[in-house]
Amino acid sequence: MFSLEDETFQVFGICSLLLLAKMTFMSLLTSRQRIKTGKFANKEDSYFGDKSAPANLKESLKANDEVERVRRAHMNDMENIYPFILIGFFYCLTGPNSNTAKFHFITFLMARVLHTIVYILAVKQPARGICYFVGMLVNASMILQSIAHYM
Ligand SMILES: N[C@@H](CCC(=O)N[C@@H](CS)C(=O)NCC(=O)O)C(=O)O
Repeated sequence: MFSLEDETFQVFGICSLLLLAKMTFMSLLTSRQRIKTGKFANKEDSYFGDKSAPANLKESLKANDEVERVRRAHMNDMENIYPFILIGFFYCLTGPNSNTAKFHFITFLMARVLHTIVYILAVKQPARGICYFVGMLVNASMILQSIAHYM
C-alpha cells in the first residue's frame, strides 16, 4: 500500500500536475488564437476582436484551423490524460516496482508534451501518431499490470 510520502506516488503526482498545467495552458492558448485570428465561438465574444472594424458576425463565427488545431490537441489530451490520472492512481495502489512505475509516468509525460508540440506546429506524420501511441502503450501497460495484480 502506498502513502503520500511514497516516492513513486510523488512522481505520479508531479507528472499528473504538470500534465494538468499543460492542459490549462491549452485553454489560454485557444483564447489567444481566437483573439489573434478574430474567430470566436459565440456572437458576443467578438467584443474581444478588432474594435476598429465593423463587427462582421458571420465571418467571426467561422471555424479557423489555427484555433481548431489547438482545440483538437486539447481534446486529445482529455481523451488520454484524464484516463492516465485515473489508471495511474489504481496502478500506484498495486505497489509497483518504483523504477518501472517512474519510467511509465515520465515516458507518458514526455509523450504528451511532445504530442502537443508536434500537433500545434503541424509536424509531419508519423510524429504525432508515435507520441500518441507511446502514451497509449503506457496506459495499456498500467491497466494490464493493475488487472493482473487484482485478479
Ligand atoms: N479521437 C482520436 C483518436 C485517435 C487518436 O488520438 N489519434 C492521434 C494520433 S493520429 C491523434 O493525435 N489524433 C488527432 C486528434 O485527436 O485530433 C482521433 O479522432 O484522431
